[in-house]
Amino acid sequence: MGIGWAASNDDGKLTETVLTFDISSLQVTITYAMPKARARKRKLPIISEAVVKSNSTSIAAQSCRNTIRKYHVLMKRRTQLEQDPQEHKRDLAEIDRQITDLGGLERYQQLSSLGQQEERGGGSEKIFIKWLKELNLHRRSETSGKLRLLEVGALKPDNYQHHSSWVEWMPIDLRSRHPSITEQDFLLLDQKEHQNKWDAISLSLVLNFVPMPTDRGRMLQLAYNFLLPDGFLFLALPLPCIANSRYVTFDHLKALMESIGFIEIRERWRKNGKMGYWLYQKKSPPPLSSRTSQSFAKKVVLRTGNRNNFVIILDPSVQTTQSSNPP
Ligand SMILES: C[S@@+](CC[C@H](N)C(=O)[O-])C[C@H]1O[C@@H](n2cnc3c(N)ncnc32)[C@H](O)[C@@H]1O
Repeated sequence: MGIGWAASNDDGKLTETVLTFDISSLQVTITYAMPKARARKRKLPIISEAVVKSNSTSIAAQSCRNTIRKYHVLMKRRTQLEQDPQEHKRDLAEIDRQITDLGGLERYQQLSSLGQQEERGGGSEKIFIKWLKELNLHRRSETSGKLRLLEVGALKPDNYQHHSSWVEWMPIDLRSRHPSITEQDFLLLDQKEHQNKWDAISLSLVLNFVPMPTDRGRMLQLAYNFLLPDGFLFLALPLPCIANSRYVTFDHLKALMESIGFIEIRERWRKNGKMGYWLYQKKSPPPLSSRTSQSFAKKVVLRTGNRNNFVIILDPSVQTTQSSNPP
């Protein structure tokens, strides 16, 4: 499975596609027929069964990526049209029809869960857990209790089951695939109830799913408010979102997160890789004056050329705070 990710312009038209896939997982075997000593026939490759199998795997993987990509584009367009639903009634109905034809969120989740298994040798929670262990969080004192983790965008209910002796997690998703997964939009969580509640929050392949750049920013700002002081935010994104965006670079992401109050403590990606992973810790937000001077509330072109349009825009109306009183 690969990661399909699409960028579109402000009208929702597809401008470019980032498709990363792992051909190393396809075992391509080409068997040549050994020519008989006397026969002077041309050597013709005999395509083995493995090749046929790998070709069909590759076609299936390509189709998965295309569906995920189309879904992202349609969702972005839908969110734009929803700004004025009366005006765009017919377009919205058409977009909804196309989303249904694709199989809706259910199909998207099925394809994503295949990705979780195959793409990364398991879910990204392995990396998150490894980092938490490096920070000795599995050896918390008895008085601190288990680490309280909010898993956003959970395709499976049991991602943290192996670590249940020290992790107590709540999986949520826009669409629940299991009774133990709470069907809940993270952006609509009760702010008072969740203020300073969680030791850790996971946003693995969720931020890139969110169609509107300001909602992506709000997601990070709310995650900050929902964490306890010194709490941890795990972020996983398709690498091109950061490595090849017109509006985001690695330094920009770091500075944007710092402007919220997050300090980057771990980072993992490799050149030409598919995924990027980051671990942040909640610290005091910088003074308001420095936050406004370094504005992340608008789109700024940072690189030109053949890039994608992934962008995160902070919402100035969301106040980030470390205190237990809601802003
Ligand atoms: C690509 S899947 C990622 C699943 C998994 N976390 C992983 O790393 O493979 C994205 C999931 O995030 C969910 N999601 C997106 N926005 C969300 C939101 N605002 N609140 C809760 N779940 C959300 C989607 O419904 C989808 O199931």
